[in-house]
Amino acid sequence: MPELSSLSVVSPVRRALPGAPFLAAARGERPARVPVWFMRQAGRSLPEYRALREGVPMLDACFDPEMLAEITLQPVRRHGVDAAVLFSDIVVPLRAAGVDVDIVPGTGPVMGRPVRDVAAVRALPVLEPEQVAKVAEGVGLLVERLGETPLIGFAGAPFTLASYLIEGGPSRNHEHTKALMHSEPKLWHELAARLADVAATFLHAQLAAGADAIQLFDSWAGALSERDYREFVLPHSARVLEEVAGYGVPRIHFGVGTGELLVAMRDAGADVVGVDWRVPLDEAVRRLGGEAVVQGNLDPALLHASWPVLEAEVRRIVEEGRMARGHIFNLGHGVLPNVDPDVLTRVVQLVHSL
Ligand SMILES: Cc1c2[nH]c(c1CCC(=O)O)Cc1[nH]c(c(CCC(=O)O)c1C)Cc1[nH]c(c(CCC(=O)O)c1C)Cc1[nH]c(c(C)c1CCC(=O)O)C2
Repeated sequence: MPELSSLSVVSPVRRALPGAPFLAAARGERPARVPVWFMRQAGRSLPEYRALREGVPMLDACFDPEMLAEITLQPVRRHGVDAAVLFSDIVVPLRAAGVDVDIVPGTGPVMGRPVRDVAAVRALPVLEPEQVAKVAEGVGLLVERLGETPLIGFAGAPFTLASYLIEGGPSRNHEHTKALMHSEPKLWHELAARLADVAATFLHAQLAAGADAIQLFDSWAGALSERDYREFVLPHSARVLEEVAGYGVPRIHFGVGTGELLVAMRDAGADVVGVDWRVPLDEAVRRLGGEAVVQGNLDPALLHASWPVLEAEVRRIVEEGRMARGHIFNLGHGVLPNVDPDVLTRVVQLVHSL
């Protein structure tokens, strides 16, 4: 196992991007306009994505530098968003390490077999940096092609990754995960620590190749109580965020249903806290003590509402975001596959006009 400390911070010739509103807002400055990007902006909402992916399995696309670069660029060209997010997936580093996982369209990650005992945990392979070299190569292509648009790299956080491994696939209640967490805490912490290593190694690869920011997705953390989050999850997510602090780039930490966890997720080491649609941004800022940089938080479902309804929501969110030290406009979760992409473009134009 490569000692994570051996993955020393390799500061590449990172693009300066002095005028990038996304980076300015992430640093808590007030750029001339509110920056906007969308989680899952690349994907099935775009006809050009569907055309390019025709007949190409998802995970094959994630290890093809030219393809992952092109898919990442598609929403930037189409919508004029203020940041690109690497087209990848949270299970990419697991697949790269040799874990038997696939992505089933319309379902998500499915494991060959669940990980529920000490033998399975200890059989998990270590991720070697060279196993994600193709992803790093894609990042390199993007850094050349993105011009002034920052690139956000990402990884899945230990809890969300652990849930897929332990449950064997997507789960509504994470019952096996929570049962193991509480019944076998030593085994839980061993698994979570291994997954923190995987996430950190994956982020190192993206940052060393030139990514300008990162987002740690703990999408399913909202299933936890604050007590359980702080005891079983925070230390491992904190280690991931600490591991990449040396690059000096903004670190965004996001989960769904995390209204009760916002302070804890910030305490894990986030520079920017992602907020889902359930907590108004001004209330999130209050809970975070008033001096926070926040990202969000339009309800993705409202992209299907009439324009007057959607326009009013966007205006409300931008207004609430003015209470924060910095605000990056986003959805409160990812773009849904059957959204009209022209609506996303119109939202970008509206946010930029406010
Ligand atoms: C929980 C999670 C996963 N993967 C990810 C998360 C955290 C983000 C979130 O919470 O939405 C990370 C992820 N995965 C993907 C993105 C988009 C990146 C980008 O916009 O460039 C992101 C940010 C590509 C993808 N990852 C996946 C798709 C759909 C696969 C396809 O296009 O056929 C995409 C575009 C597959 C996937 N992968 C996962 C799920 C639940 C699914 C099913 C999604 C669905 O089918 O609606 C696991």
